[in-house]
Amino acid sequence: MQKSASASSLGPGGLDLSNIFFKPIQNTSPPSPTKRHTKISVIGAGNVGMAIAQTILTQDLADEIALVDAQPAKLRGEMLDLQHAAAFLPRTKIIASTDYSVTVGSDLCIVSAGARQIAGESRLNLLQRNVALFRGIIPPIAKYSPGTILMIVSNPVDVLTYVAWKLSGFPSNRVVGSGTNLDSSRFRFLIADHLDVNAQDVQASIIGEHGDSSVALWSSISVGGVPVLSFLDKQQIPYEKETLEGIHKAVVDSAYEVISLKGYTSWAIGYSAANLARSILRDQRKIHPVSVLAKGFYGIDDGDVFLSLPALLGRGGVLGVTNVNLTDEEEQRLRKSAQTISKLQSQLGL
Ligand SMILES: NC(=O)C1=CN([C@@H]2O[C@H](COP(=O)(O)OP(=O)(O)OC[C@H]3O[C@@H](n4cnc5c(N)ncnc54)[C@H](O)[C@@H]3O)[C@@H](O)[C@H]2O)C=CC1
Ligand SMILES: CC(=O)C(=O)O
Repeated sequence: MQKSASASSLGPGGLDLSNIFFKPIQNTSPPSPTKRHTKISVIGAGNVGMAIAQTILTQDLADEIALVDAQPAKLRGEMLDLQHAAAFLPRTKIIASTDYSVTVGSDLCIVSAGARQIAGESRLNLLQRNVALFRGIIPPIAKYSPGTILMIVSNPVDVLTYVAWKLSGFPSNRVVGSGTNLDSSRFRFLIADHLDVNAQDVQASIIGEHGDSSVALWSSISVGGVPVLSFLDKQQIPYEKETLEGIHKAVVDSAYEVISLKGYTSWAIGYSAANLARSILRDQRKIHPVSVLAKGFYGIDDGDVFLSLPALLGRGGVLGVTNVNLTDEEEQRLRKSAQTISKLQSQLGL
């Protein structure tokens, strides 16, 4: 199924046309060693994996995209469908196989394979099924791309990021979960909608579990650089804590609502994962709420728990965790979220 480089230059009937259409220039120097070839692999060509792949393609983030899935026919169909958009996209080699050798030499491997929730089901309910799949997914990725950065998207994303870290043997800076980067976008959208401003001007984060115990950082929200809660206090504008709780609840309920309406979520996570891929591969050193090894930060001491904290991302993966001022209540909620995840992790025996 993999489209090899030579096959791509063969015309109809297997005729090699490359030297007929183009007379090669003699004595060319080899490409500059500073120009890197960027390869991203996406494991799981379902709703989420394909939304991620297509966003990466349209944003010109990779020279090569490798897709892996357990269903060969669906996988080939998805590969061909994307390849057929070549005339409208930046030039990117798209290959696909059920065999992990197709991922060899990846800079970034994004894992979105596995079971997804049905309406009303929690993310944590997927754990046993997806841990079993990860045992067959993570070791071959690590074998073929020992220097890659692993980005986990499959749910429950925090615990599966821990599982991927354990199964890969990679240092923790090279294993990251998409975490609450998506929840934070939903949060920013709802606040922006409330204030009728652009969501990109709303600085707001959700941290902790990507799921029901997530923590909204109200104390550090700003809009266009103006800290919102202290602005309201200074102006003596009253606000109800319930209103704030209501917005956070709407974020938590977002995925359940979309799943009950269309069966799955895909577009927002596609953009979220591509946004993280850009920060990592282009060494943007941007801060994202993503799932990282949280031990030692914000008083979290629940073993090797992974959950979302504001992390600095660059070409080396997770470069650091930002020290945001949390209120006592926010810190308490974060620790509770850590305990929820830690309890699940400890049952895995990894
Ligand atoms: N972290 C986040 O923010 C989000 C996570 N998700 C999660 O992403 C995952 C995928 O969701 P969808 O794409 O909607 O599901 P889907 O059912 O459309 O796709 C899953 C794909 O995984 C493939 N697969 C299953 N086992 C495999 C294996 N061993 N090796 C390779 N491929 C395998 C299936 O063939 C299928 O194509 C779910 O766990 C879902 O909960 C979904 C949305 C957001
Ligand atoms: C499904 C999921 O995790 C989400 O859309 O947030």
